[in-house]
Amino acid sequence: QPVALKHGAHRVGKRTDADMAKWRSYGLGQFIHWGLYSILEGKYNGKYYNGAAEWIRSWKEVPHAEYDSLYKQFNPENFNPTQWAKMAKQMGVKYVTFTTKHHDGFCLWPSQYTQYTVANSPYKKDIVKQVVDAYTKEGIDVYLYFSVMDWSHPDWRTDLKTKEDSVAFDRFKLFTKNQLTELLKMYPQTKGLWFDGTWDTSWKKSGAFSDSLEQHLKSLIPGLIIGSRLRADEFGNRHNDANGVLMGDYEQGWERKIPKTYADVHGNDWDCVMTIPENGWGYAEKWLGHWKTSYECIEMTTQCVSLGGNFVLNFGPKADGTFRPEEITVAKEMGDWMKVNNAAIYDCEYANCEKQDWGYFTKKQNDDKIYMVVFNVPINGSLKVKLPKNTSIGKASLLQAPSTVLSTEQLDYNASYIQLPKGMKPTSPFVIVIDTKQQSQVETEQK
Ligand SMILES: C[C@@H]1N[C@@H](c2cn(-c3ccccc3)nn2)[C@H](O)[C@@H]1O
Repeated sequence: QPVALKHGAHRVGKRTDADMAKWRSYGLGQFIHWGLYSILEGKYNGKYYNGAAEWIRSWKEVPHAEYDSLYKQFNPENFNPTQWAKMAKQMGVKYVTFTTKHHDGFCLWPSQYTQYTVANSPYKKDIVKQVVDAYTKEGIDVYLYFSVMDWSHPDWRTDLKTKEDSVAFDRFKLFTKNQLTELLKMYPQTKGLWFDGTWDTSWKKSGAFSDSLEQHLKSLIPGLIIGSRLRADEFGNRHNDANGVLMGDYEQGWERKIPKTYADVHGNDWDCVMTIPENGWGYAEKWLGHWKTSYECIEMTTQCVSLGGNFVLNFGPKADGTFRPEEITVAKEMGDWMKVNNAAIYDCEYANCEKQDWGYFTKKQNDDKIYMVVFNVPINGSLKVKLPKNTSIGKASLLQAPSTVLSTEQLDYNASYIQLPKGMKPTSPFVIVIDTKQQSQVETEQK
């Protein structure tokens, strides 16, 4: 029996408008985390912080007053937003999500609601505007990351235990609404907002406010895209309301993890946001754990698109605005691959097939074309391909060499063998395009 909700989901199922269709077509995005934490580089007084570098203010070794005065040193002389946008263009990303304000509360735009902004740093200039303009000029859509949790604000509360807490948090909610309103008015090219820092009890108790805030923001920019991290319903449920319906235009639950099967995404639109190191979004001199290679990032991109989502890879520029060599390499190598194979990523969706030994299926939206993105070739050089029910392979060819038709043999009612050309020794992931035939066609031919 559904629960009557005033501040739960206002829509069941995916958005069907053109703005959301554009979001759904992206496939690959870039996240950028840049701020005062980039100055400390994940270390303090010669000791290395073993958490995410952008969380270093929460490390007991770092006095808050000292962290909060870092803005007096923020002066990225080498910041070149055009270079950032061109690197992103070459990488093949269709959208960027940029940190306007992270948990520390420092604003990379000249907010009129606080002094704790780039306007009062030696750099002075509006960084958000430069990023929005440069990426928009390159044809890359801009989304703004905004942390509700703000460690620098005296009225921030993690819970509302006393009357005083509630009075302070009411001021904080107004401050939040004012900052978001000014962001959308100052940067009207913004296509969406990526919220973070909304897991605390204070926000879970503010479901009605989060609902009215979302509606207010969407009234400023019709079509604005906001994920499931913003809202809570009136019972404190986040992401899914008390009836299990997603609140928001897409699911934002996949942070540094990827769904295994299509069932895991519950028919929602969704994004996966990912770090190149094992963890850590802001610049760190020493990256934590394993650093993903470009092929791993290409595989993650393909995995997300094959399950109907977008893959958003994070870059953490240094305090001076330059990128570290490892990130430049990943962007370049992913871009080289995307240049040849992007047909299997852009405007693609779930092909009604799960991952197989050789790799992933993607399907072109509004078209029957199916792509097989191959990461593992068996020693015998032939791929066993299980197809959706009543579907068989009409023709299989190489995306990068369409005249190379691959021989296919029916294996059983809905599986085939695809034989790779004898001399083919792939050294990087490649794409096979298959034109499918529906079973009814096949039966007719057999008669
Ligand atoms: C997109 C990423 N989200 C931020 C984050 C994640 N978390 C977090 C909080 C509680 C449990 C696990 C992770 N805290 N902050 C990271 O700092 C980065 O901005």
